[in-house]
Amino acid sequence: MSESPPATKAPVWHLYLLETAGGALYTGITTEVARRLAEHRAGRGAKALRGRGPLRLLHHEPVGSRGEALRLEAEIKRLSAARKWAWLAARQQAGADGYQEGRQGERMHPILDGIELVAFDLDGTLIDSVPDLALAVDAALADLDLPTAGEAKVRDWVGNGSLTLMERALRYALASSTPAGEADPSTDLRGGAVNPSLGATDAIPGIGPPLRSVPGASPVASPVASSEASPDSAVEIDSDLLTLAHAAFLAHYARAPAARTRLYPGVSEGLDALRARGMPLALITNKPSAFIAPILERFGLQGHFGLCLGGDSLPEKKPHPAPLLHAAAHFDVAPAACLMVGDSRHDIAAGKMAGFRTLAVPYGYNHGEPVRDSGPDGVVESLAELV
Ligand SMILES: O=C(O)COP(=O)(O)O
Ligand SMILES: [Mg+2]
Repeated sequence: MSESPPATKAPVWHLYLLETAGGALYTGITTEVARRLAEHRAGRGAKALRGRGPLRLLHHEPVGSRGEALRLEAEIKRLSAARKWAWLAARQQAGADGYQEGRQGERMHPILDGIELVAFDLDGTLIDSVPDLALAVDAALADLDLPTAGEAKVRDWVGNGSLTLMERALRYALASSTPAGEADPSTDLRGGAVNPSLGATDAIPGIGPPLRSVPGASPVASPVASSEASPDSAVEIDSDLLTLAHAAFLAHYARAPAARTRLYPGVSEGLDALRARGMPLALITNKPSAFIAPILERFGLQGHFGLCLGGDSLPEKKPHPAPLLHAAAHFDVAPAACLMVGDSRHDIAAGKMAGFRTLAVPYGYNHGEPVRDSGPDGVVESLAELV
């Protein structure tokens, strides 16, 4: 595994064929099928395709150098429409190598048979982000003069987005610092509890400074609604306190979202190989979307995903199927031809509800439970096994 951006190598050019709404065929070449398709769909690609959508991706396959791809493209463009359809049918019938096989003819993992879009979870699947998450959680707790939690605990709290993460952290910290119901109600969080150095959070657009004061916030007050599993559901959290703690977490995390985060072994290999075969890739995480780009950039992965969705991108997040269905529609791929890859029961549940095939990795975070218990369609120890 390499953590640094991959060394520059000659890009692989792909040939692709699209069908317009009117049934016309369009042949093109690109180094990134998903990106080019998105450009055509957004009207930023070929003029000939503007206003001719919805566009359907019929076929794509890796060819090789730009020269080789140009030659094959020219050959196909010379064919009549009927001959193009015949070429396509023959190509697909024969296995055509296409994206299901590498250029050397090696097969990909059988879980990918018939798959046209792969969606990846981020935390616990591509990256081990707990060291940085735990630092930010603990810094936010310390700002509130609460006991810190440490990596081992935070590991079991990740997976439902940052607000639930902080809610679990507060519940733990309040339970360990004060017996439930006996906190001093006069505790005033509007004083010096929040670290005054917080505030310089322009590093990540969309993440503001933490709230310095929340009227009426106190460690134990009115309950906040939460149905999610919690380490100690007996401790109730005031919603203003949660808002304050969450803002502090975001500010701390924004300063260093990937300083101690690592890619898991096999991630670069798996993603590079899928991309080299022209497979469209999506990223669907419950993490706030503002953190996605800086983290992907840190690992040189920003070009891999044709679509990235965070926990705040849509009204619903995993385990709701909405982000997955949104990705399938974005790429114009039927859910049954999509694969969701993740480390937690939320990924598998969302995948099943969306009608995706599901693949689990056992090395991530799943609230301390084996992800196999969620009944994924497959499990791989490393994403390098995909190819
Ligand atoms: O922020 C989280 O809860 C983690 O999100 P993810 O596992 O969906 O990437
Ligand atoms: Mg995850």
